[in-house]
Amino acid sequence: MTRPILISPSILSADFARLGEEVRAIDAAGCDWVHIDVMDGHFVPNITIGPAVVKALRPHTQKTFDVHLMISPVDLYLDAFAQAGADIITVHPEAGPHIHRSVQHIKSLGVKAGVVLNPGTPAKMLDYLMDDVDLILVMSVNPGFGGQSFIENQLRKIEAIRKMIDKTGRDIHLQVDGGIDFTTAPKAIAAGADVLVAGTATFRGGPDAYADNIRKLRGG
Ligand SMILES: O=C(CO)[C@@H](O)[C@H](O)COP(=O)(O)O
Ligand SMILES: [Co+2]
Repeated sequence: MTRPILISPSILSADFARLGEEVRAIDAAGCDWVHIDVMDGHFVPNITIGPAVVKALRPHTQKTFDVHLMISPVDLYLDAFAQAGADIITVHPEAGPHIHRSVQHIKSLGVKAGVVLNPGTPAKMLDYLMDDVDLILVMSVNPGFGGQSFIENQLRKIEAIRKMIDKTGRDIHLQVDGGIDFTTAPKAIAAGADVLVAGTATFRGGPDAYADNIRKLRGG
């Protein structure tokens, strides 16, 4: 079955001094979503941005804001990210404490809910969330930094989750994040992913290269 492939550039690899411009540039270059990595220096060993930056970026594009929260605790901040303009909020069960509650909370805010699994977390973790999630994200690197190498054995997890999704008959996106480039993107797509997050591979070469990079990641 062929499904449209969506590209969600991670702005972690953008020029942070010119973030608004960078978001407009990837929009013009044909990205589908904008992936925003939120890190707290506690759940992951890096600190990035908060809801104020998401709010400041919101007027720069109408594309879907795909917000990946790598923070613990997470529930305290869900309202703020929804109000800042997130369209999809994705949370880690590993960040605890209550993943089912977090998913319900996100949905109650009128925002799409995603669940993301670290490389060491089995697909089985999703069993009792399949009825509620709008997106499942497979981390193909350990979270915290851009520019890491793709962990090949996550392809098996993508294949397994693709089967789980198809079994539900629900319209659930299967996203992959970490080390996605022109070599690994086709593998992730073949395994069943339909949304590719790419930071390094989108922003490499500067604004003149963005459109080409996005087209190639999509397989065009
Ligand atoms: O969530 C994360 C890292 O924790 C990612 O979104 C990365 O920022 C992707 O970067 P590349 O591997 O594409 O450079
Ligand atoms: Co991410």
